[in-house]
Amino acid sequence: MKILITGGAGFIGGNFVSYMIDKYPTYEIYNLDALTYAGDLAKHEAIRNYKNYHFIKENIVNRAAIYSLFQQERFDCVVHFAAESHVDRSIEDPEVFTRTNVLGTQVLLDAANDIGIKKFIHISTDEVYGDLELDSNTLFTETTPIQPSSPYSASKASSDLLVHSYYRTYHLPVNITRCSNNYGPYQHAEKLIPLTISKVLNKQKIPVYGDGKNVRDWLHVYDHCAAVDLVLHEGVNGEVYNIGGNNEKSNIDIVSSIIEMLDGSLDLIEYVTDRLGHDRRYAIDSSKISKLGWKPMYKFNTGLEKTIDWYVRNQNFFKEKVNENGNV
Ligand SMILES: Cc1cn([C@H]2C[C@H](O)[C@@H](COP(=O)(O)OP(=O)(O)O[C@H]3O[C@H](C)C(=O)[C@H](O)[C@H]3O)O2)c(=O)[nH]c1=O
Repeated sequence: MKILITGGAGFIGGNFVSYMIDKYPTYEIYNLDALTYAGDLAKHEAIRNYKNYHFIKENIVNRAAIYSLFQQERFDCVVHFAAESHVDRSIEDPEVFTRTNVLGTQVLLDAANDIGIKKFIHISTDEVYGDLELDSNTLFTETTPIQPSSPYSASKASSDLLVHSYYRTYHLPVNITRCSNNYGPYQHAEKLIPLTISKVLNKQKIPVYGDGKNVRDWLHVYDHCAAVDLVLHEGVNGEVYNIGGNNEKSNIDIVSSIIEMLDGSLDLIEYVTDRLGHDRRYAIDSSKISKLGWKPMYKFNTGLEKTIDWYVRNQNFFKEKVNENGNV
């Protein structure tokens, strides 16, 4: 089996590359990544010389290069993680989000369609559904209407629609997965959990947007990898699968827990101006993928403790990503 993993130098894609190399020594794994600010190959130092691991530095928007790669390698499957992923950046500079997330996805779909593949998995996000009321019991299901709030989530929703259209029009064997907020090793310091850990370790103020009561559903990245693996092997073509941790937490609770676990001071918390268009609550119903046999293995407290421990032991990871003032 020859699998192309796009965005394999990023956080989730990178963990997925390691997971696949570990679990399937007979598969040929191709990691394609543009190595933007969010990409980092240090995480694959241990597998760099494996015979079944191949790295290609390329941008998915480069149609000629992507076509020639597909012609040459004739992949069986594509697992597409490559994306601009940070909501705050999309508010500052939306264009690259449309270019990478929408046009880049289209290039991959065209190239995959051109050679004919067994599976194309598009890794998407629960943010395409918009947000929920804080005090409701409602969850996002796969049939919840798409109603993205940010330029980032709009670009992901657009690419989801494109992927679905290639299934309907060309019968490309696709799946779309929509995950909730991931946490775990190798996440970029711009995201809430590593950002908070880095700030506490350096005794710097932690910016909490708005009233801090926004809720996210936290999913350990290893649980996410297992879910994508399952969809790769068992997913029914054309279907969308939600993947959530069943772990709703407010931002202020997350920040306070991290401070407590690191013996820091609550005085580090600084409420700052809210994110524009800030989604209030995400909560996801994962019962469809549960029926395929998946459930999250990580209990949040244990997962968070292990994650903090990893960042404490790997503070070098922050070095190139955070300046001396603690800013990304
Ligand atoms: C960086 C930062 C964030 N926040 C708040 C904003 C959010 O309510 C929450 C998490 O923010 P973060 O930017 O880490 O993640 P989301 O905006 O929820 O989006 C993430 O999870 C989804 C599923 C994806 O699809 C995105 O790609 C991924 O970035 O903490 C703060 O209060 N302060 C901060 O400094």
